[in-house]
Amino acid sequence: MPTCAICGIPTEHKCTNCNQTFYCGKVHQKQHWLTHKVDCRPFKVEHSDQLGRYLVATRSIKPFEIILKEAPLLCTPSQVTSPVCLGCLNGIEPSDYIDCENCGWPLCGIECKGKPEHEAECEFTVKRGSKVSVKEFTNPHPLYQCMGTVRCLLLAKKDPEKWKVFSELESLEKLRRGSMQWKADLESIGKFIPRFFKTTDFSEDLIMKTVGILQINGHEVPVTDPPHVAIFKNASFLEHSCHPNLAKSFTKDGHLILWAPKAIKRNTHLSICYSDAVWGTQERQQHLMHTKIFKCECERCLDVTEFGTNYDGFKCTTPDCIGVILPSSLKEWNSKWRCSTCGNHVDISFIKDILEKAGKDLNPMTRTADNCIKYIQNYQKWLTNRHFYICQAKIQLVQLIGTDPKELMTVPEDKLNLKLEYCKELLDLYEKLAPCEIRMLGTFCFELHSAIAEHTRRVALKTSLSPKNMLEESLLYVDKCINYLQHECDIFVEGHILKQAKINRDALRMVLVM
Ligand SMILES: C[S@@+](CC[C@H](N)C(=O)[O-])C[C@H]1O[C@@H](n2cnc3c(N)ncnc32)[C@H](O)[C@@H]1O
Repeated sequence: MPTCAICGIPTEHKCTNCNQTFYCGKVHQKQHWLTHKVDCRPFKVEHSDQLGRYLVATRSIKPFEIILKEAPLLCTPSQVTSPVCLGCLNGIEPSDYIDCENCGWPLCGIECKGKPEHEAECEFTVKRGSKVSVKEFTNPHPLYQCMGTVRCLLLAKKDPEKWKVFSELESLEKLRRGSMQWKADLESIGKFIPRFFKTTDFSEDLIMKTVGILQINGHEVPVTDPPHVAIFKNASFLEHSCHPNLAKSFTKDGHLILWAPKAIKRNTHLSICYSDAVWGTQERQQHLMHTKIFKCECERCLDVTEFGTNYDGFKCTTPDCIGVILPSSLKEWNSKWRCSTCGNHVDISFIKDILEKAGKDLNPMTRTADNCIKYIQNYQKWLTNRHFYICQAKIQLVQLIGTDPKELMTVPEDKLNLKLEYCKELLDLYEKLAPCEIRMLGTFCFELHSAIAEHTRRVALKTSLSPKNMLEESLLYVDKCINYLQHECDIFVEGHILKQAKINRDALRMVLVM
C-alpha cells in the first residue's frame, strides 16, 4: 500500500494533480507542497524496449491544458551556423560587434561580454594559448560546429548537477557509430576539439557521446536569430509521433511550454512531432531515421491513407477510375503502388519521377498567387487534391491572397473565393493530420476569419444587409485562432496575429450585440 510522503502511514489518498504522491490528509499535503510542487506534473516516465524512456499521462488532461513549463538545462549554438554571439546566441552583425578581449570569440556588444553563459568556454579558449579569429560572418562557420559540444562538456566542471542530468540522456552512440554523420562529426568535433583547444581533458569517446546526446535531445529554439539549440530535462523523455498529442510553444526567454490542444486520456503516451508534420510519409521517415535513428511506426505512418486523407496519393491512371494509388503498406513504399479501387499497379519509377519534378518545381518557384494556381492545376493531373505537394502550394496561396486587410478589400471575387475554399480545406485536413501544428492551424483560422469578414462586407454592400450568420462564422474562426495561438509570444509573427485576433474578436462581438 502507498504511504504518506510526510509520515509514512499507509494511505490511498493522493495528490489529484499528478496522481503519484500520497498523503494521509490535507495537513501533510500542505506541509509537503513546497517540496512536491517541483515534481507535481500530470505525467510519469516509463520504459519499453522499443521506445526507451517515454512519458505517460497520470490523469486525464483537459483541452488547452499546459502540462509542463520548463527552463532549458543549457543552450548552445546550432551545429551548422554562421557566427553567433556566445553571450546571447544571436547572429553577429558584421558591421557592429566586438571581439572578446580574453578569448577572441566575437560577441555582439559590451553587454554580452560578461554573460555567465560565455565564461567557461572563454577560460577554455584562453588556455589554448592564442585567441580565436573569426572574420567571415555570412556563411556557416566551421569553428562553430564544435561549440555546442564544448559547452556541454564544460558543464561537468561548471555545474556538476546539470552535467549529471545531461550525461544520463540518450546518445544512441552505438547506433550512430560508423554512420556518415558520425564519421563527419568525428572529424569536425571528436578529433577537432583536442587539436584546436590543445586539451587532453576529454576523451574522443566522451566527446562523441556528448555529440550524440545533443543531436538526439536538442530542441530548435526560435527565440534567437538564427534559432539556437536547447536541452530540456523532462521534455527529453517525450517520444515522437507524426500525429502527436502535445504542442510546443516558447516564451521570450526560451522556456518551453508543452500543452494539449485536445483532451488526453489517462495512461496515454505523450508525444511531440520531431519532424515536419506537413511533409509526406517518406520524407518524415527518412528525416527521423537520419536525425534520430529510428523507424517511425506511429498510427499515421502505418496507415498509408493517412486517416483517409490520401496525403501521399496519386490519381488512378485507369480511364474512368476515381480511385487513389498508394503503396499497399509502409513496407512497400519503395516497391508496390496500386489503385485501391481498380487494382491497377503503377511502376515505382513513374511515382518517383513525378514526385521529383513536383518537388523541384515547387521549391524555387517565385511566390505569387498566379504561380501557385498554375502549379496546382498542373500537378492535380497526377496528384490527389490533398497531396502534400498540392497542399504546400495551397498553403502559400492562401497567405499570398490579400496579405493585409487593405489588400484583401481589393482582391478579385474569384481569388477571395479560392482563399475561402482552400483555408477551409486546409484547416479540415490538418486538424485531422497534424492537430498539434498550432501555429499553422491558428494562422489558417485567422486567414479564414478575415476572408469570411471581407466576404460579409461585400455581401452587405450589395444587399445593404449585414448577414449575422456570416459574422458569427467569422467570430468562430477568430476564437479558434486565439485558442491555437494562446501561448505564442509577441516576438513571433504568430504572437502578432494573436494580438490582432483579439482586437478583431472584440470588434466582432460588439457588432454582433448591436
Ligand atoms: C529525445 S529521445 C526520447 C527519450 C529516449 N527514449 C530515452 O530513453 O531517453 C529520442 C529517442 O527516443 C527513441 N524514440 C522516440 N520516439 C520514438 C518512436 N516513436 N519510435 C521509436 N523510437 C522512438 C528514439 O531512439 C529517439 O532517437
